[in-house]
Amino acid sequence: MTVQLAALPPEVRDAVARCRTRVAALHAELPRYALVVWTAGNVSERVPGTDLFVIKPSGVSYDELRAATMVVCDLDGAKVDDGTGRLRPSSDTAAHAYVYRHMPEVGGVVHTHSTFATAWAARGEPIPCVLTMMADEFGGDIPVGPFAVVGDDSIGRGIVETLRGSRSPAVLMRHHGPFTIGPDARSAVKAAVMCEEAARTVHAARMLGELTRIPDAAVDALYHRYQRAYGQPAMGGAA
Ligand SMILES: O=C(CO)[C@@H](O)[C@H](O)COP(=O)(O)O
Repeated sequence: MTVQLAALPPEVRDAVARCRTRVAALHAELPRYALVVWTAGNVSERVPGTDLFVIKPSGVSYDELRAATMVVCDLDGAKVDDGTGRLRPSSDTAAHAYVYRHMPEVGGVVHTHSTFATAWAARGEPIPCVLTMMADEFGGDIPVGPFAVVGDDSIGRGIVETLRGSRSPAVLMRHHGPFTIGPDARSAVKAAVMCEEAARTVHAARMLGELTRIPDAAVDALYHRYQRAYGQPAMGGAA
């Protein structure tokens, strides 16, 4: 039976509303950072404390996205009765749902076809960790996942099988493009931005000549520093 959003407890409805607002706003970052053309990208976020997530409606232009049009799905990827009428969720809903079911630590998923990361995906080649910003954000190379056709669990399975053993929050799905994950949607969007920047810069470097990876020990040191000390302490955290 289809879940009725209006029948859920008020605290759940409030959590869904806040998530819808965040996800709608984050979609503006995709064209802002030139990660998409037309509508070729999507963002989702798990609704904390529930078995629901919020995702972009398929094919809707980014400047038309509103919190009220964000589609609410269960963890099987089925749309709930969420008040969006006939709006269908993203083409990649099954992939996002699979990640949420199999990686409980993941709170946000993003998919784009950003040019340079997608070019590396077309070649099926991992982006080598030759930059300190890659060590910071990805903890090593950006891996390649298997070729899989949209529409069932195969893309999601490829994302999980590739990222489960990796520190990277980004995977280049072969012949398709990047998918990124994070503890929330904003972190996954950041990973998508940084993935495209790494893809572009490493491509330019490789045109200039041979590349050498940063030694593993230095990658570990850079990664742990960045993940623990970059930016400002969390609210209420130690200064
Ligand atoms: O890559 C694909 C389809 O293969 C999708 O990512 C679309 O490019 C965006 O689809 P919607 O999220 O608008 O359904």
